[in-house]
Amino acid sequence: MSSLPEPMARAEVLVAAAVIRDERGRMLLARRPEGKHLAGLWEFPGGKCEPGESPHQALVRELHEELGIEVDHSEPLLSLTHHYPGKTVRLLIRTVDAWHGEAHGREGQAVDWYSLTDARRLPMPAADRPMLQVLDLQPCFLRDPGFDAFDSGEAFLGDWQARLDAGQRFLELNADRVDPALLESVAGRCGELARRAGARWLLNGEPALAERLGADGVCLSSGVLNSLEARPLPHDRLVVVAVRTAAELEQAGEIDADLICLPVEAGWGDFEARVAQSPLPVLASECEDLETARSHGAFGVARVWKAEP
Ligand SMILES: Nc1nc2c([nH]c(=O)n2[C@@H]2O[C@H](COP(=O)(O)OP(=O)(O)OP(=O)(O)O)[C@@H](O)[C@H]2O)c(=O)[nH]1
Ligand SMILES: [Mg+2]
Repeated sequence: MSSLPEPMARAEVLVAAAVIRDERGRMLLARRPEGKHLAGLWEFPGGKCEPGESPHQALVRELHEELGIEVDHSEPLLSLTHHYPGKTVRLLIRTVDAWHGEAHGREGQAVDWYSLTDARRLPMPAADRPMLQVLDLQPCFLRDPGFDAFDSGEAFLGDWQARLDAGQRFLELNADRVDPALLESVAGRCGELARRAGARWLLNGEPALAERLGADGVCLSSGVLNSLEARPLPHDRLVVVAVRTAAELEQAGEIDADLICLPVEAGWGDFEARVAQSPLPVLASECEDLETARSHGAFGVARVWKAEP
């Protein structure tokens, strides 16, 4: 059952913005003109949805007005809600994967193409930072059912490799109920296999242990989350938090986490309303349907993998 309150009655600006990539994977960013909110910062092009406009329609209009390009197709990528002093912005980020025309700053603003690495060094609106953390992640996070689902460490490693062979690039290793010595040896080899495949793996456990085992980040339960006052790992690692309540969503934002796992407990309508309160991109837990999850505001999906017999 949902323990989230109704969305806050505060005025919220609905903004559609675009991730547009060139053939090298660089993203088109624009510098906000003088005199506007957050002037001088680099942003994803877009703007406010007008009454009655869908996010796609708003993007078509905004990118024509701001960049002189015609959008032929866009689809949802992620959404998040950021509270600026005196202003709440709900960002609906869409991937624009078909467009024509020559992009240029029609309002006199600078526009340029940036790799994700370079974009992370640019001054950008605070709302955009969590987004930059996740844009290079595979949007399907595979969570570990726990060692007790496997006969041995070797059986677990065999399954881990099979997932990598199948193209999985974002995985979790669960430290729960695992003998520390076994965990140490298995985690070392999991990390090695993941590195070779170019995959990222997180430890579900204590942040300090994740760091010591060389994980690419940590996945926190709400119990660990509640004991934290600040982000437990530097920004070159990932901090994913599994939450259920509105208070936990807020706490995840306060410790400056990167990504939320949120269950689809009471249908997609309820899920979407919860995502609308999230300051961070969200993964729909226990879900395999990426397209549906994205159409309800999620960035991706997370599910527990089933041990091969
Ligand atoms: N387009 C865009 N807006 C963003 C981003 N991040 C972010 O916080 N915002 C905020 O979302 C709001 C978007 O409004 P906007 O100024 O682009 O709206 P607009 O194009 O319709 O301009 P206008 O109101 O002058 O007509 C601003 O408050 C802006 O600061 C982003 O990456 N792209
Ligand atoms: Mg704009």
